[in-house]
Amino acid sequence: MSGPWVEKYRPQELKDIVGQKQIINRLEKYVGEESMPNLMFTGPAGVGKTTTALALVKAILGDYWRQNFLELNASDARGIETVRNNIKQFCRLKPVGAPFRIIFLDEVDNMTKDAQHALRREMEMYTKTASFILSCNYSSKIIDPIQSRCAIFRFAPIKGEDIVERLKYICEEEGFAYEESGLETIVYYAEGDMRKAINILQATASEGEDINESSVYDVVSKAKPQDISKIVTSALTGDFMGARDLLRDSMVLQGTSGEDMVAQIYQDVSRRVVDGKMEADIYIDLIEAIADCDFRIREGANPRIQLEALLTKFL
Ligand SMILES: Nc1ncnc2c1ncn2[C@@H]1O[C@H](COP(=O)(O)OP(=O)(O)OP(=O)(O)O)[C@@H](O)[C@H]1O
Repeated sequence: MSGPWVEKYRPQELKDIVGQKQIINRLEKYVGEESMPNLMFTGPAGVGKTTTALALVKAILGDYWRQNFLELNASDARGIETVRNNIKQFCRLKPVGAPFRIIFLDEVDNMTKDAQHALRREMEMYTKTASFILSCNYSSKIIDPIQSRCAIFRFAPIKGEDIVERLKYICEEEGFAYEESGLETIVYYAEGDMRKAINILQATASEGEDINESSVYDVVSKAKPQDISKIVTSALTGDFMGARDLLRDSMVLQGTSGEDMVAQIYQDVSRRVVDGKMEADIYIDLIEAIADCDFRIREGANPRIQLEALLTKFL
């Protein structure tokens, strides 16, 4: 099995990008006009921001895209000075065979505010010859003067049905048999992240197995949805010790991390409300407790203790 499938199956053209239809339609207009403003792509990981940027660059700069394109990781450990020097060197040269040059900066939300102000000055300096595409997970972490200089595109998590369709296509290309329930299981764990979905698919396939529920569980170090459901049901029905034992089994035997566990409990509880199996006022109380637990775990508190404390709130 050669190379990562996320690269092998990265769409090369805008039309092949899954979901994100409105964004692609807007971007295709820029291609038609052969010009574009500075752009900001925001949204969760693995939903196509980098892929879209690369496809757009190739479409708009044509055959000369390589000569006129610079890709930088803004949170690069080498710091803003290197980033600025790279931008300066690149922008000083005239565009070759294209009307302008494009700089793609990934993870801009990891830059300090000072670095963002420096970036803004670079953006102002080269407005005539270069356009920027900035990518970030949270636009709220970007200073206003940069936001106001960009057309903002908000990428959404990829819908389950679109992920399933893409995974089927890859299975067929690679010659792997799959069961629908196996693909649905991948969707559950991927949480709208296409990169994660394809990586789980490849990991499962590399075990030499067909893609089914159990082969997917074997490669994902997360709890099974049924086990989470049992934990929540036990806790809600007053069996705290039972819920605690199941929690321990899942974390110790399956290696589920605290962050994943709290996210899966959240998914389970949310599904119960949507399915009408939990009253809204109970949900409202629980969601506050889940949010507290999530925050504490992310801040470094002991996950087992926090999760057990969370289960007591279900009683
Ligand atoms: N919308 C999509 N359509 C098809 N494939 C996708 C899509 N989004 C992501 N992928 C797959 O996932 C891989 C990673 O996507 P990409 O690098 O574009 O994510 P990203 O949104 O830029 O994430 P990050 O915020 O982590 O940089 C791609 O190489 C591709 O295989």
